[in-house]
Amino acid sequence: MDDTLEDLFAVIEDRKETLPDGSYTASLFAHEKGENAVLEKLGEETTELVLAAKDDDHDEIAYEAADIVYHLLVLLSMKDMTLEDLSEELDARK
Ligand SMILES: N=c1c2ncn([C@@H]3O[C@H](COP(=O)(O)OP(=O)(O)OP(=O)(O)O)[C@@H](O)[C@H]3O)c2ncn1[C@@H]1O[C@H](COP(=O)(O)O)[C@@H](O)[C@H]1O
Repeated sequence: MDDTLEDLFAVIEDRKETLPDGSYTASLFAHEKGENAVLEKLGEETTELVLAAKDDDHDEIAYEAADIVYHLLVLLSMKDMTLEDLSEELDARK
């Protein structure tokens, strides 16, 4: 799981740097309202996750949770934060 998150975060950082055509991630960094789009997605997907959990729909829970994690990592990158910032906070709670 750690590798999956690290690999995904590395792709997100690369998209931020290179802004390739056709990349959804790059479009979030390139557009003036990209941050709003990410925040809106996080809100929508959280609601969808809650509904999936109420339905006990495990496939949908995994799908919505993955959407949230991806957009959360994009948000961290937008704020020039890293996965280490998240790890440090989680570790501090142990
Ligand atoms: N994990 C993701 C990822 N999750 C979601 N999305 C995009 O986020 C957008 C919104 O996702 P949603 O699930 O909300 O889309 P939706 O169809 O409206 O779904 P619902 O609202 O109904 O849940 C869609 O365009 C998705 O393609 C993602 N886009 C990219 N990634 C990762 O980022 C990598 C780089 O992608 P590009 O930047 O597009 O090259 C990919 O290889 C993936 O690993």
